[in-house]
Amino acid sequence: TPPLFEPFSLKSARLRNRIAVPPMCQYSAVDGFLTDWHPAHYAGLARGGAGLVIVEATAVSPEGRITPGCAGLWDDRHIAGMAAVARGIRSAGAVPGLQIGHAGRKASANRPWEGDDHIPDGALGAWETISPSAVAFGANLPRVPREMTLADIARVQADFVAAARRAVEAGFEWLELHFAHGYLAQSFLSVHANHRTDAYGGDLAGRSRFLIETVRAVRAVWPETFPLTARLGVIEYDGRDEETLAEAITLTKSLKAEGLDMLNVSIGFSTPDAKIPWGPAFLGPVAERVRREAELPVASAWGFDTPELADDAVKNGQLDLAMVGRRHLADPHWPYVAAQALGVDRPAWVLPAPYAHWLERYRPSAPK
Ligand SMILES: Cc1cc2c(cc1C)N(C[C@H](O)[C@H](O)[C@H](O)COP(=O)(O)O)c1[nH]c(=O)[nH]c(=O)c1N2
Ligand SMILES: CC(=O)[C@H]1CCCN(Cc2ccccc2)C1
Repeated sequence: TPPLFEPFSLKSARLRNRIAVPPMCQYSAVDGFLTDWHPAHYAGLARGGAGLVIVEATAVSPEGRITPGCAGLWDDRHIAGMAAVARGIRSAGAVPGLQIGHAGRKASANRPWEGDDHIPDGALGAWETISPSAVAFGANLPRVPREMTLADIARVQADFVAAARRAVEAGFEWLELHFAHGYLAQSFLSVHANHRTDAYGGDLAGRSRFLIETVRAVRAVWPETFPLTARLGVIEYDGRDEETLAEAITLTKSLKAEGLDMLNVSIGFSTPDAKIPWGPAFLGPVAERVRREAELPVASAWGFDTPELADDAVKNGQLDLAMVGRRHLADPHWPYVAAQALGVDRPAWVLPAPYAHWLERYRPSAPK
């Protein structure tokens, strides 16, 4: 069996293979409430055969959304829609995961295909943005956020905990904290965004405090047997990669000590001046370094999107889980395509029986 199709266990989670669908915003929610779009989208992905499907970045508070179309779990009324999605993923044989986060200074923005920029300050539909310091991201997100008070910090951490409790009630079995991509948690870690001189800024310990405290608080309410993971930007491609990576690995060890079960290795996206070396599976070596030095299972994404690239990354010890995003948008049954390409025995049975039975029997050349 190709390594990509070996099962994977983490705490009580049993994944049928090493393929994960990473969280991908659908920008289709209303006031945080999911619509008919979401259950269809997620069940379709899960039926494709991935071992784990992680539901998109879900805001822990209204101002924590990136756009007005983002999902939320800041109100108990959000649970029902999320429960339907979790059931759809579980019934297709995949582990239902959820990512929760706060967009920080990248909040109050238009959808990517509607500008991908801040809704102008004071315009209808805009809201106040908050961040560790009153420092704007820049470029398409120029609004200067309000510097968070210690009360804001405590409230947002409580929001993470409340959202985690709701995720349990909704039936999720895997939780990922969004600590990457220039959002709030990443902003506490990044010197590009965090200029605080109090306990939540300054040296690495100060800039790590929010993240460590949040993992500790969420771990206390998230069931011990379910994986608690975080997606962390470990590199910014801003000319200081060695330092950033060393700090990220130190932080990862601290998060492991707080009970984190796995790290989803990603990019910081904290500054518009990054020179990102886009390319096939380009984060592989970075993920391998984190996996080896922090001694924690890792997942990663960004171009592991051919069967061979995903399989190789698992085979050569870079990743424990390969996250395949955009290819799944193009083909929700990507795992079936990968199974065929990698020579898995009876590849059709990566799909549910109603599909597999006929795909296995049907031979395009000789109709039966
Ligand atoms: C439409 C869309 C929406 C999102 C994303 C991407 C895309 C394309 N990505 C990043 C995503 O999880 C993944 O890391 C990237 O797409 C890179 O992987 P691929 O190269 O697409 O396999 C993303 N990442 C994340 O941590 N939370 C999210 O909600 C989203 N939303
Ligand atoms: C919420 C989140 O983490 C997402 C939102 C959409 C853009 N994502 C980042 C991204 C950049 C370039 C290509 C694909 C994705 C981050």
